[in-house]
Amino acid sequence: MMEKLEKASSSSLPVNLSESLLSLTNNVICRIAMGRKYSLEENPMDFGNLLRTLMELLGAFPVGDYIRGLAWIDKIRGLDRKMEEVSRTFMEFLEGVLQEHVDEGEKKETFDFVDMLLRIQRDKTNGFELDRSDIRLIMLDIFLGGMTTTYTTLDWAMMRLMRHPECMKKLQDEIHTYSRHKFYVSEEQVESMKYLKAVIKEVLRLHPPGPLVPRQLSEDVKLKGYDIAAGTQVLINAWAIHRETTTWGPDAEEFKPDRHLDQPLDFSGQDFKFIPFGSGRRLCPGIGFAMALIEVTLANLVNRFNWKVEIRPLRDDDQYYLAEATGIEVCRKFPLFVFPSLASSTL
Ligand code: HEM
Repeated sequence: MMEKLEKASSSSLPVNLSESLLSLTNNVICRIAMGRKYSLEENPMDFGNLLRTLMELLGAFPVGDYIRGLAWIDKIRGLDRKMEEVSRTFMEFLEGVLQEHVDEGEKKETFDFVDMLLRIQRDKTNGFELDRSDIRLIMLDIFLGGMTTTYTTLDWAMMRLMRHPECMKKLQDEIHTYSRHKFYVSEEQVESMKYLKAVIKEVLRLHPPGPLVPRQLSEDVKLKGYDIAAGTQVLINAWAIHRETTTWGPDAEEFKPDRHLDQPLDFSGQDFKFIPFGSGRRLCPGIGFAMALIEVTLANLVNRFNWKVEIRPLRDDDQYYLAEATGIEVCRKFPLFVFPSLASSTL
């Protein structure tokens, strides 16, 4: 990605940064979970689009799930058919990856997440049995849980920083202070970067990629005068909680990373005013991995380049840049087209 951006910096053409970020997270997740890249270019199916469609479908309101008699509405909307099509395409892809791992067997030099699942299946040492469809579903979980969330956070972060040049400058200054190597910022170096972490927290506050955290009540609850029966499905609205003025102040809607500098809020879901990774037993298991990837990627993008967004004179700027797509994850609606130029400190 960095090479592609460096090339672009010497031309006057804009780059689709959203596409590059999706490709990066796709490659990293594939390498970790499946042992190698299954790049967007190499894959015959349009992976980015397929993921987007799946996220939209998962976020759609299935009337029939709530009012059985109206399930025909979902059929007319084509919801069931579209869901079947997308799931089939995904499952065929994952089955192909699984078969590749089985065929390679002992010849394989690397050991990845799929190999680990196959070993559990073969050795039956964990006290439970995994069949092939369980493995496919776990792979899908990692894909859906890890890829678009991480990509979405990076995409919003770059957009917010470009729309707030004062924050971009402050972040660049911090990175230049800590990075010893001109061209590359390492995982070790980002550890000391407090402002970088504050920027990411602020992005996750305003744009939690999973804005609705679902739960099913295990017992009857009385909440603010309402009786809610055990078994009811409830959605915890992290998006609204993160913008609540009574807890975040009158400027809750504004992008102000500095608000996190003095607040020791972490991601473990213990403080219910900030829950981008959920909370409790189902807390996201990918926090450490996601944060490492986001911090290093963002630090390197901001260290190496100065950024300008493409000017769109005929549109209301904020409407364009802040527009959210519909779906179970809140990603940006329109791709981010940018002009990178090499930062003078890295020349
Ligand atoms: C910025 C990045 C990410 C965000 C904001 C995020 C957010 C979330 C949220 C809100 C949940 C639901 C938690 C709950 O119900 O309490 C979740 C679950 C999950 N996440 Fe993440 N996630 C991110 C990255 C990742 C990554 C990188 C992976 C794996 C590589 C991952 C894997 C999962 C899995 C497997 C679950 C389901 C856990 C369960 O149901 O027990 N996530 N994530």
